[in-house]
Parts: sequence; structure tokens; C-alpha cells
Amino acid sequence: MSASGLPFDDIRDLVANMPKADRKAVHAKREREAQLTKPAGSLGRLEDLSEWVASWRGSATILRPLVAVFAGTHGVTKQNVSPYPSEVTQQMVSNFAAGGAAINQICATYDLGLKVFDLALEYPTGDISVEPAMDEKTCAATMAFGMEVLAGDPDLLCLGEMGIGNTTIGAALYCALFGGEPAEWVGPGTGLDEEGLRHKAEVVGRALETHKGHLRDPLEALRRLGGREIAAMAGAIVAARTQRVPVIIDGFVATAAAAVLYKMDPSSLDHCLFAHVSAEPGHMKALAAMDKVPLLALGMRLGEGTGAALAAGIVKAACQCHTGMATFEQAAVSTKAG
Ligand SMILES: Cc1cc2ncn([C@H]3O[C@H](COP(=O)(O)O)[C@@H](O)[C@H]3O)c2cc1C
Ligand SMILES: O=C(O)c1cccnc1
Repeated sequence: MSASGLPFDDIRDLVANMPKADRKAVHAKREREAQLTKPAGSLGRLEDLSEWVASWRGSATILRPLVAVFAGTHGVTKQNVSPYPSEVTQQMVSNFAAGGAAINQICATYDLGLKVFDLALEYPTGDISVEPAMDEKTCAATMAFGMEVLAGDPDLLCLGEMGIGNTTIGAALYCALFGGEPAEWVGPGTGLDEEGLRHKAEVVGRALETHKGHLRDPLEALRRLGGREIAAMAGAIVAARTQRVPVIIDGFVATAAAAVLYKMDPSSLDHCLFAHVSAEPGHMKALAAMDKVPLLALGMRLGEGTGAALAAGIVKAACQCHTGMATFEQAAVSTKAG
């Protein structure tokens, strides 16, 4: 803990002292790219992706990609904001362990490691419409727990989540961080109808009213409105940066964790790639607020890290092209005339 003893101070210190991208590695990577057997620039955004990996890792090599899924339970589910009961969170954690979820199949397809972290599922956070989700100590400890995801030394980290009710949490956080009306940020989540959507916006409005005057500091907004899985993902993003590990952020909910850090310092997300734009309508708006361009648009709205894992497959292919392709000289292929 920091000298002042305030749990969030350690996080603030880490965010204020983050390493920068490696310009030398980028230069070396571009030199090699120019020699590979293809017309210059012909791999399009794949060339940006391999450069992004090299800028953090020193080279465009991925040997230990990991998908981390954080699961949390939310007191706000008492307000009927999701069509599914809160028990589904634990049941899906069991499903992940048994290999039966969508994320298991995508990880198997692209040979990605998968770790699932359940965060005190039997103790839901406070109902944000009437009280803070967490106290500062719990929130900081949960962020620190999220940092542990780096323990196995992954060289690419995909972040995803499971937590019934967490699209409400995400919407409340976006509204606090970026402003606007609750109705602009809420969406159907797992499948609310129009009436449900109106009610969800009303619950988010009540949460913002309850915490009014305390939401300017992004970490304070996180502890009051956020869930444990969102706090853990924010911690994981910070820890990955300190260890120069590139991070792929999943959909609407995972992006809310990134948004907290963005509001602390926009450059704190330089090592993050936004995998896809979710069908949850507020996601496009959140990405635009941070000036981020998602890699994919597949109409997905699942969570679990599924969008991030799909993007990891593309990032792996991009790096394999860069490291595995022959140069014009090696393959005796003629270069551009003149
Ligand atoms: C079977 C099932 C599997 C899931 N996998 C991810 N989510 C997703 O849906 C939840 C958020 O939506 P809401 O805010 O509407 O509850 C999160 O748990 C999220 O990861 C799932 C949801 C369900 C029902
Ligand atoms: O995009 C997401 O992260 C999402 C969308 C709907 C439900 N759960 C997650």
C-alpha cells in the first residue's frame, strides 16, 4: 500500500508512470516489413497489428496468448435489469470449466489459453441504485487481484467477463464518465424488450442520482458504480502495461473498464486494441468517445471475451505473417520494377 495509506493511490501511481511504446522496435519491424514478399502495405491493418505487438514486446512474436474471463455478481440485479437470473453467472462459470461455452470453442480454434476468475460470486456488490457497489478497499483489492492475471507471463492478454446485470453497470459507468442521458447508454443486454429497456434506463438514472457529486474521479465512479469483474479488468489492463503486454479488450462491458483508465489518462490505453463493436448500442458511442476504432463488427453481443479471442486469432496471424514470411531476397522474388 502507498505511504498515504489510501488504497487507490497505488493505482494512481502506476497509471502516472506507465512505460511507453518501443520506437526502436517499431523501426526494426518496419524495415523487415518492407522486405517481405508482398506489395508494400498489402496486408493492410494486419501490418498495424504486428507493429502494435512489436511496439510493446520488442518483436512481433506471440507464444503465450491468454484469455482471462472475470466473473462477478451484482446487487443491482434486484431491480430486474436483466432477463436472466443472477445464478446464471455461477452456472456459466461451471460451463466454462466444463468447456461448454462459446469462449471455450474460440480459444480451442485459435489455441489460446483460457483462465476464468470468479470474484466472490456469493457476495454480490451493493445495489448501485441505492448504495455504492464497493468500498475503496474492496475495489482496490479487486483491481490488485485482476493484476494477478499476469502471473503466468502471457505475451498477449484478452479480457472478457461474465456477470448477469453487468450491462446495466457498464451503462451507468459510461454515463458517469462521458455524460449524456441513461437512455443513450442502456441497451437490451441479454435481450430486454422495450419496456425492460425503459426500466433499465430508469434504474441507471436512479444510480446516478444516488451517487451525484461523487463521480468526477474515475476510480471513485468505478467503486460506486462498477462491478468486481470491471474493477479486476481495469487492474489487469494496468498490470499488463507495466509488463509491456498488449491487451485486447472485448465488448461493451470490458470497454467500461478501459473507459475508467481512459478518463484517468487517455495514453494509459496505448497498449490496448478494441476487438470489436458489440451490437449493444452504447458500445459504438463509448468507442467514439475514446476515439478508438474497433477491429471487427460481427453483430456479436455475448461478452465472455469472445470478440477479444476472435481478434487474437487475427493478431496471431498478423504476427505469423511478419515473422514467418520470406524476404524477396530469400525467396528469389523480383522486387518492384524501377
Ligand atoms: C447464458 C448466458 C451466457 C452468457 N455469456 C455472457 N453473457 C453476458 O450477459 C451478461 C450481461 O447481460 P445482462 O446485463 O443483460 O445480464 C453478462 O454476464 C455477459 O457476459 C451471458 C449471458 C447469458 C444469459
Ligand atoms: O458486448 C458485450 O460485452 C455484451 C453485450 C451483451 C451482453 N453481455 C455483454
